[in-house]
Amino acid sequence: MPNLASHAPQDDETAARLIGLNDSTLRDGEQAPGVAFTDAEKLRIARALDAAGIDEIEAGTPAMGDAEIEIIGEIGRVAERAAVIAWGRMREEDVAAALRTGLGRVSLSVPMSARQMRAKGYEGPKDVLARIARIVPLARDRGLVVAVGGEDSSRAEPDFVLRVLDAVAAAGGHRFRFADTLGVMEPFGVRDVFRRLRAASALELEFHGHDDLGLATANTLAALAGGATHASVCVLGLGERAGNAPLEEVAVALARTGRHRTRADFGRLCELAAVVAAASGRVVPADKPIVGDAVFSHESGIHVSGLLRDPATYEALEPAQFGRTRRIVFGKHSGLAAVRHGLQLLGLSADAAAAAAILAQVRCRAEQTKRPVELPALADLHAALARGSGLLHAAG
Ligand SMILES: CC(=O)SCCNC(=O)CCNC(=O)[C@H](O)C(C)(C)COP(=O)(O)OP(=O)(O)OC[C@H]1O[C@@H](n2cnc3c(N)ncnc32)[C@H](O)[C@@H]1OP(=O)(O)O
Ligand SMILES: O=C(O)CCC(=O)C(=O)O
Repeated sequence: MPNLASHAPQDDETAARLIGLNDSTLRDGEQAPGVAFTDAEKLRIARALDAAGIDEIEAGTPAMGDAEIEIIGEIGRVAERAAVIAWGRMREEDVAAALRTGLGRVSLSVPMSARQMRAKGYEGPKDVLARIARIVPLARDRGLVVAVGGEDSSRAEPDFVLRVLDAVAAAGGHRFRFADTLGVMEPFGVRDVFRRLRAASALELEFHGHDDLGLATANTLAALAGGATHASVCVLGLGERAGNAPLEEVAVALARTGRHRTRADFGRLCELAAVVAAASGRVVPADKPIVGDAVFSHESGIHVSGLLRDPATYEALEPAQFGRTRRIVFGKHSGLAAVRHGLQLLGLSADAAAAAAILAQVRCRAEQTKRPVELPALADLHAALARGSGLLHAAG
């Protein structure tokens, strides 16, 4: 039965269009303050991305030197399905460094806003266009497939972005990445921009969103709704400052809202997140969508009562899809249905007065410890009450 959360395709959208995921955990993710992956960790992450069906791996910055060139090349050799891409500035020496990795693809970045042009020694918009016209063909002539990244596109003159698209196409580039480098856009604006870019160019269009305002996932979905073909993401949203659009959120939100689909294997997202969390030394928050420890756990009495009758009453995502299981936990907000369910799992039962007494104990304990009361503790409470009152008995 359709409802307000069901997607009705709009005129300019095709239902469930396949889009490409470009993962930058090994490039922008590693730029997060204090994060430094070892070679072994990079290979582990690359293999996990590849196994999870991620289309493209942005593997790093060859201009950083020999060690990076070596490991980026190695990532290219271990990836079985994903395309592996080197990142560089729009400079001849960065093209040369990318070539030394042995990879066939490179993404070359230019500043798009006047402010960034000034800070990076560009003479102005004409200089940006001239460098694209010179460097992209040079990289192409040396056998590379070339995408162009537009850094700080969100603060660029909109007409200039269109001129860059033309320049990229004329120079033989296959894709333009619109980067919201400072994470300052909002979804409606992003969708409008992408509609305009889509109408003006046949290039592949990618969105790279930062999460400074907590809008990276929403902005990425909006870019795709506006016509983007690719989404730049990082596992757990790792990246500069507040990070990037989280891969797992984008992939699952696209599937759940029904507008687009990806090749991501949902059953592998948690393992991928665990690999990246361990390598980055970052703790995954319990309430992190999809992969957080608590996101398939339920405590509130009203929720648990509903869930026990029909899981879909309070569950948007089926935990088994992600290799997870639903957990009912007991705590300050539990109700009688949860207590009865817990006792049943333990092979115990209680009459109404006993269940209410156990519930009171559960609430009290949760308040004191500020932690959920685990299932075995219900058995202890049941036993204690049985000793005191004789109200309880084993379930028949
Ligand atoms: C928004 C982003 O994520 S951008 C990507 C950020 N990633 C990184 O910085 C990767 C790690 N970086 C590094 O290892 C180093 O910065 C290197 C190897 C790339 C360059 O190192 P250095 O030569 O020491 O330069 P430094 O880091 O001091 O400054 C950056 C230089 O790149 C230039 N630059 C920055 N962006 C661009 C660009 N898109 N096109 C051309 N040049 C650029 C700057 O103007 C500056 O040039 P300068 O040295 O002539 O002043
Ligand atoms: O130019 C690009 O490829 C994007 C660089 C980037 O990470 C950003 O702008 O946030």
